[in-house]
Amino acid sequence: MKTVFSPLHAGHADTFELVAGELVPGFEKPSRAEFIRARVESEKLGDILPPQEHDLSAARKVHASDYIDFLSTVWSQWQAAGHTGPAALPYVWPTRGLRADRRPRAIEAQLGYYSFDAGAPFVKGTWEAVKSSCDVALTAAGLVNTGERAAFALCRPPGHHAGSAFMGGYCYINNAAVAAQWFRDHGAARVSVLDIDYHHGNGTQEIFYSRADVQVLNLHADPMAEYPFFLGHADEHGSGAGQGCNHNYPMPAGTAWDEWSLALEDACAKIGACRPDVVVVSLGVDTFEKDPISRFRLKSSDYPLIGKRIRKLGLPVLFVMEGGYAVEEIGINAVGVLTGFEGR
Ligand SMILES: NCCCNCCCCCS
Ligand SMILES: [Zn+2]
Repeated sequence: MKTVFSPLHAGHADTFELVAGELVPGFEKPSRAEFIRARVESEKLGDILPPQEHDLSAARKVHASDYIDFLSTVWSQWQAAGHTGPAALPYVWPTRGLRADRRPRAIEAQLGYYSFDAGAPFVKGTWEAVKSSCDVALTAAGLVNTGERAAFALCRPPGHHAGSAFMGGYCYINNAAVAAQWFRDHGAARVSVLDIDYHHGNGTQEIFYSRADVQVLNLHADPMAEYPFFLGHADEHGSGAGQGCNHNYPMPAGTAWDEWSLALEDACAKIGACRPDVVVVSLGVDTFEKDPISRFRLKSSDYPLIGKRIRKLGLPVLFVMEGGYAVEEIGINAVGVLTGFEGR
């Protein structure tokens, strides 16, 4: 299986995040991608290719154009406002009862206008990393579309928490959603997005919620008790033409393979029934028992079984890297899904 990877991810570094009221070093760090790349090499998964550069037209198909423009100008606006701090972070949001129909000029306000949490910090190299991550996903999608059975988009930063016009949870452009739309624009009549990250892919759900041509299935921690909290319940089936095309499998803290794999089985049955032309897998491995910010209990030996089950779908697959914060084991677990898919 070929991997697409860009070293430009490394510019998105030295971030920090608010955890329990204090600023701590960001969990979504460059070493994540480096450990995965090293494992791709040591496991001899296949060639590692650089991304082809794309313009932002594919991203603008699933994200609001003003949001993409915002992302590309945050750092310059932040500096123009006289801020010299290491990162731009939102601290004010248009929550219920306030007005979001008018977008303030101040960059501090726009950071909140275009985010759902303070979990998407901007540093000098963020935009370049975000753009390259999207190019990685599009390049890998192109490999699948020209005959590869599967390909691995080693994306960083991740994307599944990014909605049509919001960032958050370490995500800025929704790489998996951009790839799904790209497949739709390049011959696929239907696409299924299977998100196996520990956290609900709220951004991906929001983007496709009213659409019948992209089925979205999420296996994740119950939002009544876990981030991102405000989307991801089992009664969210889609709206309008998309009714019946969105499936959520919220699960409790402590979930292990026995229960988790039942949800995977049901999701795979629903994908089979949908008969998509291609499957995009949002590959998060923060379901791992040693993940520092998550509370499922999958073991490293479970990840190849995930790949094996996805292979049984008998469909072309694009794997798009999402979360996973146990850095020492992230490569073993993420590449485990891929070698399992290959039947190794
Ligand atoms: N105390 C938990 C804070 C969660 N912060 C964001 C997590 C984003 C996961 C992306 S896969
Ligand atoms: Zn996650």
